[in-house]
Amino acid sequence: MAPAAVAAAAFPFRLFSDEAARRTAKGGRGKRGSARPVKSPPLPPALSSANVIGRSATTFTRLPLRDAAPESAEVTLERFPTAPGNPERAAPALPRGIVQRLGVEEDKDEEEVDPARRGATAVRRLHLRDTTGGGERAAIGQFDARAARRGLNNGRAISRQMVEHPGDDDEEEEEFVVTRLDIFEGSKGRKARAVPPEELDEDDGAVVFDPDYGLDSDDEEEEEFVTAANEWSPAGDAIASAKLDELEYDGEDDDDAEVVVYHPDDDEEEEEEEEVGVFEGSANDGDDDGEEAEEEMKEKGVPAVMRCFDTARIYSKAGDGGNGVVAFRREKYVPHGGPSGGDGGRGGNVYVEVDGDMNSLLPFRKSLHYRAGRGAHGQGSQMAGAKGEDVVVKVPPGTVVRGNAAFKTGTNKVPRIAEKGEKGPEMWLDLELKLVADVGIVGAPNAGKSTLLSAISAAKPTIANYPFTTLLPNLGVVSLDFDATMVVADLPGLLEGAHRGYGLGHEFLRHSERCSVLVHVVDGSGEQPEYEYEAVRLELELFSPALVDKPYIVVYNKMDLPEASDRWNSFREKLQAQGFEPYCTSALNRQGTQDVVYAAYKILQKERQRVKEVEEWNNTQNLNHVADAIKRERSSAMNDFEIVHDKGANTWTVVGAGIERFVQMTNWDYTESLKRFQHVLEACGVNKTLVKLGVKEGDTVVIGEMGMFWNEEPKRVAARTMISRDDDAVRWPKFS
Ligand SMILES: Nc1nc2c(ncn2[C@@H]2O[C@H](COP(=O)(O)OP(=O)(O)OP(=O)(O)O)[C@@H](O)[C@H]2O)c(=O)[nH]1
Ligand SMILES: [Mg+2]
Repeated sequence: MAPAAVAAAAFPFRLFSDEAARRTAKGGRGKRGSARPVKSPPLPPALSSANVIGRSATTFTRLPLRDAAPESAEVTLERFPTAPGNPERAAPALPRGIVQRLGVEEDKDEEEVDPARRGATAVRRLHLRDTTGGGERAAIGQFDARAARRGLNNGRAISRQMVEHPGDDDEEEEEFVVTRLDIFEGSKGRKARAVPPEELDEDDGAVVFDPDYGLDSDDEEEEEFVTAANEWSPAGDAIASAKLDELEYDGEDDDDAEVVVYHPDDDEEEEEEEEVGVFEGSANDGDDDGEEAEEEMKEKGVPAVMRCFDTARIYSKAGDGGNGVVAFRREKYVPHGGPSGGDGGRGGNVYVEVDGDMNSLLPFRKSLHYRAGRGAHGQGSQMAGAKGEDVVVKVPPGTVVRGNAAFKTGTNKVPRIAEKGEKGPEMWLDLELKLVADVGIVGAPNAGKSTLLSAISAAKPTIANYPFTTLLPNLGVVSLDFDATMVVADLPGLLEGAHRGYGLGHEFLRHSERCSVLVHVVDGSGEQPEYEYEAVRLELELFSPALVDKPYIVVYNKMDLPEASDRWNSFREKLQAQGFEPYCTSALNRQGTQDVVYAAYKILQKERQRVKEVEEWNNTQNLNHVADAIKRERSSAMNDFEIVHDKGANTWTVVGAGIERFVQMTNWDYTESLKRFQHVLEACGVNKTLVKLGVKEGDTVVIGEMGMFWNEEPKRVAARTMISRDDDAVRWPKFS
């Protein structure tokens, strides 16, 4: 998703420094030429949100809005007052309704605002909402801004924001985005910066994901980000939203640090409204799942719960390794103490584990970030750091895992100094559930499929006297003998038109494609059992010819009911005429069910061999390819690299997993490291290649996150000057 998509999606507001707004108000030029004067006609008593986001508004109480002319729909987020008597501390999160709108009276100048409020520090706990571009679901995040006090924070983050995108469920693009926004006190005023995932550590509990946001620029001057803030009324309506676009505080005085939200473009109103509708739906999420499901069903014909039961995408990151440490023994009576540094602890692993109790990937709709713990740093006295905590991702049987990682790591076989811990590989894993069933029970809704499964196995599917009781396939293990078992899946009911997506069952037909045997249950008490039987067969055929070709058993069920037993003979004759011998059962009373089990098993044995070849997915089930990919990356040679030349910037970028990993793992705090690094550059041919390509004195050479100046010295060709590409990076020393 491109940043523009987000912007267009819903958030036509911009956050502004108060200074900028004030300048605009005075006729000067603000940071944004489009900012409107803050001093404007008074607000209507209750600012209709139509002015803002096209919703009926009642409650702009928590985030007071001010000075917004209805036609311009310009609003201001007022800061919350500080705690009385302590102007330096932000007030605790204010309950709704406490803060009042400022500037309601006509002509009341901003400057005349109650001074008690002017010591305001910031907005705290502003709930954020955002969507992925056009996504169906919105996200909840939190905006926790605190007073920024120059000097005190010393360049540290002073504010933090997380935006989470629980994403579009079914398709395209990244599904989840979590953005952390830090606001820094810099030499030229405050800057906001969204932190890319690499810079988060395990404690952050949030993952930044969305490379397209363009957030990872190192240039603070130009830092741009698109993030959305939304406030909610107690009723759950979104009442204000904001796009934070180049949030920049340039006020000299902290008291001026204020956020102004305005509506830059009325044309966007329509689009916005749509999005707000989305928000509303999401607000109900949780307490009104049914409604949501219905909404989604209208759209796609199938509840979301079914559309995503068998696919999921999760983010996983192995823990970073702990740093090693160099130490030397210094003891009174030990004249030459040896090295005594300890190794850093291994980062935790992320495991995928099969959990037989699960039968869908639905849990991954909610939780999808799995990050293993970081290894502890080594210590002196040979004390190794503790291992990072492992994380286990539980998946149902039959889940195929595919990783789409771009590993950022390479290899390191170089003698140890004190290395930095290796970064744990991170990746998005695509999970797909492929039901591992030998036998699939198919049939019309309410025929008794689940009842049959419960009769022949220990499974306890929900059984009820209405169609579509079963929404997700249930699996049961049927044991005939200690070494004779089969897995039986009870699939959701099939309706006429299922192959075209009517009803629910078609979602599962592709799963029945993997079964070796089908058991077709017919409701004997139905009006026309033969018709029902034919209709289901037709659906199977229309969906996939491979399905009708599967061996199957017909089970005429509910024989305990007179209307069923009355018609049994005619049904049986009709099928016999087609060369078929149906079974009859009362699944409810467990009569006739064992015969069905044996018949199915007999066919299964014959089919098993053939099925092995047919089910190509069986082979892809090997999860090792994920591990293999990591291994391959890790063993990539250091001398396997490419060099890219950016003429305009006089920059040479060395790209290679091995050498980049080396850079990442080197602890530049040690002077030894630099020497070693130069040896490596020499040894693996980077220097030679650069010279061959025509590198010149003063050119920049970039490897991984490291930048250097090329420095021709007659005697030591490899001499380098380290520079830092990123002021915030800790690992680059400044050598001169
Ligand atoms: N009398 C009688 N009722 C049965 C029998 N088998 C199932 N039923 C009843 O039929 C109704 C539907 O049974 P289920 O097993 O839920 O049917 P299903 O085919 O799984 O239905 P869906 O999941 O909705 O497709 C329930 O009320 C069962 O008690 C039977 O052999 N005799
Ligand atoms: Mg059922």
